[in-house]
Amino acid sequence: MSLIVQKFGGTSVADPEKIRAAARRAIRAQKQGHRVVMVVSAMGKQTDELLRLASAVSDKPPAREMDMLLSTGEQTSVALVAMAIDDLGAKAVSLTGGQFGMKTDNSYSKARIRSIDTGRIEKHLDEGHIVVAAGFQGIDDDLNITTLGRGGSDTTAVALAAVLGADACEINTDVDGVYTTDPRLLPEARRVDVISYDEMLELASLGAGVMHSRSIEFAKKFGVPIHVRSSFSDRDGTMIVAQPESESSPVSGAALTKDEARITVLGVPDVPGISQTVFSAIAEKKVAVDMVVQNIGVEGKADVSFTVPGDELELTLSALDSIMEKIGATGLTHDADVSKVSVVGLGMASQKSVAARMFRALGDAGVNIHMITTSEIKISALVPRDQAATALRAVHEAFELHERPADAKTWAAIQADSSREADVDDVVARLQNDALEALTLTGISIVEGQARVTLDGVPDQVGVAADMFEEIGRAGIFVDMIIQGYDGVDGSTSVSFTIHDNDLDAGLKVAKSICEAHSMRDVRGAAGITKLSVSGIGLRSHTQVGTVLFEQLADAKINVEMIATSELQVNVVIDSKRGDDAKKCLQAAFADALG
Ligand SMILES: Nc1ncnc2c1ncn2[C@@H]1O[C@H](COP(=O)(O)OP(=O)(O)O)[C@@H](O)[C@H]1O
Ligand SMILES: N[C@@H](CC(=O)OP(=O)(O)O)C(=O)O
Repeated sequence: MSLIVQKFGGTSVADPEKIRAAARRAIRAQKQGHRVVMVVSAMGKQTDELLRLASAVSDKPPAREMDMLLSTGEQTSVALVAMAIDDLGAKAVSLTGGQFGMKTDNSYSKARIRSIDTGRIEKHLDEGHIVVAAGFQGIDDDLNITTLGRGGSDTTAVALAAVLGADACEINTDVDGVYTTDPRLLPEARRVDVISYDEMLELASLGAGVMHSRSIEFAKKFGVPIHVRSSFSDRDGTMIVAQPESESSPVSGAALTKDEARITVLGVPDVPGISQTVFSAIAEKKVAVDMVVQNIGVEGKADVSFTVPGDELELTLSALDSIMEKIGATGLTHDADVSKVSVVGLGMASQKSVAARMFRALGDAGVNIHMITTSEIKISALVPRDQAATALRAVHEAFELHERPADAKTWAAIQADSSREADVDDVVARLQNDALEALTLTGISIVEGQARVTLDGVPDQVGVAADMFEEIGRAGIFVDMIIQGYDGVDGSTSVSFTIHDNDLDAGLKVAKSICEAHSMRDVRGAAGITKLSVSGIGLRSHTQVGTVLFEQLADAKINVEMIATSELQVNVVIDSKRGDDAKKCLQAAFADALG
């Protein structure tokens, strides 16, 4: 008999009528012959309400008590859903995380799942019950209640689907699928039939609130297909699976993180380990750093720019205050009115000039780009916050995201094409692991034969990035990593990009002509650099990957020239002479996670 996990988010159980509708949907699935496990979130905005209550009582609520409090939201909703099912004439049992065997570590408010004991759920299913499981919560070894972090019910649902070997994991929500961008922000967004795990993982971590990024890490690791659909209609929604919808589209989605803040630490001594001190100080405050750009040093000094969530700017500045003198930095600037617009697509890894197309769209819309970071399947640009909506619309239009790609496939077509021979033994082995959410690395690799070109004194003006990368594209040069950050002189920026070693002369020639045309300060190039990549699943949420990587390289006195991070890879550019040393020391440091 098939088993289905149905998750209902807060918006889908916001009032008694919606609770009864969710109950009816589960009963219908049971009547169709499925064993049904529901995963339910707190009603409506209940979690926010509980957070407000806590802050009204205490300025610094203890983390343990906070989780005790927040978990009550889900305890209320599972009981109400089970009552509604009972009232509609079917059998149901509600279970808290602790009751259904959700074991986590003890990091309150962001606990990671260790194991799930399925015995009790299976017993209730065997008795003909619909099991109504509380999302977002678990217990640690000492039976303390923990929560998984905001939006964590998606992770509960996908984890349960994995350990129960469910045939389907439905995410029932207030939108009828995954769109090319948040349809609340852009009505012309298109609902996609299929999206790949990797694309959804990036989009979720870049602001697409429809799914919690950790749930996608889980789905990818255990091969759980997810069906995102509307709680209020029977129409099929979007399948999140291994394959993308289209093989040819460079970009499949766009996302906006509205409230970002940019910080630049100026005049940092360009020696191994200094950025590490900066980021450790911030990590101690539990602030997640994004869009890290370290300019290529001039006269032994570099500028380090990065973004943090807007509401964590003050905390970050206070963390930096304490280390400025120690690291010998000369100053600090920040901008609290910026937003990050990003495009994501598996196809961009193999196509030329995708970045130039994005920059041109922003330039034509009159949007100035302050910072740029790229990785294999995403490009992010930091823009003024008052232009965020214009920026999102411009990139959405430039990549024709409102139109279905000609080669777009439905889930049925993808299934028919692939043999779907899942490696069952492999999945079972991974599920027996006692740390379901543990870090999973898939490899550490180096790409040699790379070169870097850096332009200094790039004016912080509309259209400059587009002009630059279009010209480089016209010269037939394939650009891999691109970073742009502040260079500390007159508010101008510095842009670095990596290309193939063979293209260095041509790249420098184009860069010089761009430099002259735009009155930039300088062009520099370096041959003999290596890209070192650590690949895995969910590397941004496992923040220790970045920390360990930088610590190891600093200890080995290897200087990091460029950094690019994504959910799938942490990439650094280093001197080729140290490539093998770097690979070896990281292989040793990550031996456990590499399995
Ligand atoms: N790319 C996207 N596709 C669909 N919805 C998105 C996307 N990005 C953001 N969203 C937003 O996510 C919302 C659903 O998430 P959420 O409100 O957390 O639902 P739930 O309460 O069911 O967990 C949608 O209403 C939509 O505005
Ligand atoms: N109630 C929790 C967990 C959750 O996942 O909620 P939702 O499914 O409504 O996003 C929260 O608000 O964070």
